[in-house]
Amino acid sequence: MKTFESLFAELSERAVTRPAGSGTVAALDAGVHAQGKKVIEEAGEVWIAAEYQSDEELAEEISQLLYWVQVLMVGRGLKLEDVYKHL
Ligand SMILES: N=c1c2ncn([C@@H]3O[C@H](COP(=O)(O)OP(=O)(O)OP(=O)(O)O)[C@@H](O)[C@H]3O)c2ncn1[C@@H]1O[C@H](COP(=O)(O)O)[C@@H](O)[C@H]1O
Repeated sequence: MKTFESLFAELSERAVTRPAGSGTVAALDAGVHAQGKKVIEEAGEVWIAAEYQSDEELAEEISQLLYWVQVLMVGRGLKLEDVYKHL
């Protein structure tokens, strides 16, 4: 099963190798403004799911929020350790 760390490694690799058809490459190229909007959008969907939807739907929305936070991190050049040191 994919983990937060393994997804981050995968996205970091996409940023370097830039494979054709990668949504992550497109998201990185779209820039921080577009990435930030997705973070807000997915955070809102997490909130709505937590209020009104099933555990499975909530888990899926959370996974998408984690993905977009990671895209933002990779775009800004942050490493996991940069965040973990604040936990
Ligand atoms: N985990 C994810 C992931 N979570 C979310 N997303 C993206 O975030 C979007 C979620 O947005 P929405 O909820 O609005 O769903 P949507 O309506 O289908 O999307 P939009 O119309 O809003 O773009 C999805 O459509 C995906 O584009 C993800 N895209 C990729 N991954 C993983 O990232 C890795 C690299 O992916 P690629 O770069 O595409 O190869 C792979 O392991 C993928 O499984």
